[in-house]
Amino acid sequence: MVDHAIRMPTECTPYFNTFGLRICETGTAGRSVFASQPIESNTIIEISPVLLFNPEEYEAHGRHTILDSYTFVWERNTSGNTMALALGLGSLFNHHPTSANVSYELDKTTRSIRYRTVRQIQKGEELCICYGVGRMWWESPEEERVTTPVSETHELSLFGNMDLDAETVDCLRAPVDSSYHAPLWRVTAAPNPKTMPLVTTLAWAMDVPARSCSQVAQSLKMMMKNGILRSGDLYPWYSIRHLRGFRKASEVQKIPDELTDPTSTNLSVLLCLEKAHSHTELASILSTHLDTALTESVQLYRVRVPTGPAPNVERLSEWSAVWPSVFLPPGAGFASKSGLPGSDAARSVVPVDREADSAYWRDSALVNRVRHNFQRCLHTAQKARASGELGVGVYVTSLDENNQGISVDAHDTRTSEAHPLRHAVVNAIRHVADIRARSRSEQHESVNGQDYLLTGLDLFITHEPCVYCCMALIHSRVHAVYFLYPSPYSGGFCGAPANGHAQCEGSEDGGPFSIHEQSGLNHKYDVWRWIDPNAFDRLVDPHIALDV
Ligand SMILES: C[S@@+](CC[C@H](N)C(=O)[O-])C[C@H]1O[C@@H](n2cnc3c(N)ncnc32)[C@H](O)[C@@H]1O
Repeated sequence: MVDHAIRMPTECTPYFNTFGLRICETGTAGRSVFASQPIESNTIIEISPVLLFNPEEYEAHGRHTILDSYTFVWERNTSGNTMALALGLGSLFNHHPTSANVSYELDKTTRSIRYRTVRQIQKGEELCICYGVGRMWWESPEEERVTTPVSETHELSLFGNMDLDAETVDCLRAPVDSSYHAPLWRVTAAPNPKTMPLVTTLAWAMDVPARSCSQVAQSLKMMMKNGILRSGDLYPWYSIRHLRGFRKASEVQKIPDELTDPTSTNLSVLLCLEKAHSHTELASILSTHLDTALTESVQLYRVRVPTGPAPNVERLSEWSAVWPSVFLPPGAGFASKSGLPGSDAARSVVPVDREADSAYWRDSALVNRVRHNFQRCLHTAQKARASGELGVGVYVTSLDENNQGISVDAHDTRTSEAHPLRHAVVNAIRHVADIRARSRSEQHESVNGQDYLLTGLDLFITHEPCVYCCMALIHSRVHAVYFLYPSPYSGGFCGAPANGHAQCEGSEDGGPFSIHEQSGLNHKYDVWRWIDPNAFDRLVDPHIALDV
């Protein structure tokens, strides 16, 4: 996998391009395109003319050559597909499955393909497009992601390798609606149902005659209920509740030889995940607790199954191709009974809906209010910096019309107060608390939890807050947080480096902390990042270490 390397490699092929794009060796993924200077978001950086191959010509020749790694479907026809090869830089963009920073549009009238940045690009960054979802042809099958449109089409030898057809490719995380780019991006670790990779694991199964399947199901259910068979409710570790119990044995591929027995009339019954019991353990459990008269023989084998539920109904068939699955909306029967937090794939968070988010930010009045509030934070930060403080500014209000009389500016005062905890966010919370405490004592109101510090209020800040401040915001019950600059090594939303990279760079999703949406804490809030901070005057240093 290619990460967005920020340092441009030294071994580069000369290439002349208005935006200073370079073709350089990556070391692991062949050559790729790199930016030798910063590039604005939404910039067309390359228009590549394409060379077209008719279906017969491609079938007979092209697909048997190296071209097959460079061509993509240009037009689908019932008789076969017209394939295209991008000239110019087009064929040198590498693939990034989750956070491509370049999108593309096919222009059939001019027989060309346009490449456009989907976010601000830094000097030295690798520019990647997304070839499609799922395992790519150069990735080994051992990698856990399995059969998806791209690998399927490749394996079935129907199309060439890169399937850039706009209808099938949808794995860019940034908004790709070419007519509208929402300026705000929800920072979340919630899976994107459209692009979430299908992850699989191994499970134990055995064949039973179709006539005894209901009795076998009853017996297995009892074993699970009595804790003899580790399965069912132990979510997410051993749960197979998102999977159907039976499949026609003739459709089952037994691991490791992946053989099927197309003549079998039996059913294959799913027993438990492979990690739940060893072969010996499971064989002993079944021979003790299962009426062996129900089965011809207890012969266990492994099958591949999806590790978690399908993210939406549309993708259920993809999941069911691996093992018949059910679709359960988040929270429907998937909560952990033990109360222990689930793994990422298993978290019962509502999957992010990027289209709905984008539609929300089409309201220009709302965007202008956000812009105005950021401007205010920047001026506060600038003033703070001029007086010798850290240049971090905060503004607390409410984005909807009712700001409850709260309009509070605050900045960092760690320097002047010689106090390590006087962060801008904490100072803002203190100011709001003072105002609310005063108004309560004037009105003799009681506090019942409905009016708790920042309840119903939004906090705007120049820099992504640190972990300490993100926690303070949970405690204060803030409604939403908006920030301009990510804090790659100290932020509490997405700034903690994962695999050596700050997750928030380039408006990617929440990183390992994602403090605002941790299950188990008593409050969650929305976090929005303004995608292109260059839309504002740079009044402060965007790179400040904010941690304590
Ligand atoms: C369209 S070409 C891209 C340019 C290519 N890297 C080169 O040096 O000519 C597609 C090929 O690049 C490689 N490639 C692209 N993205 C990759 C990735 N994320 N990881 C590894 N290899 C990748 C694969 O070998 C693939 O067949």
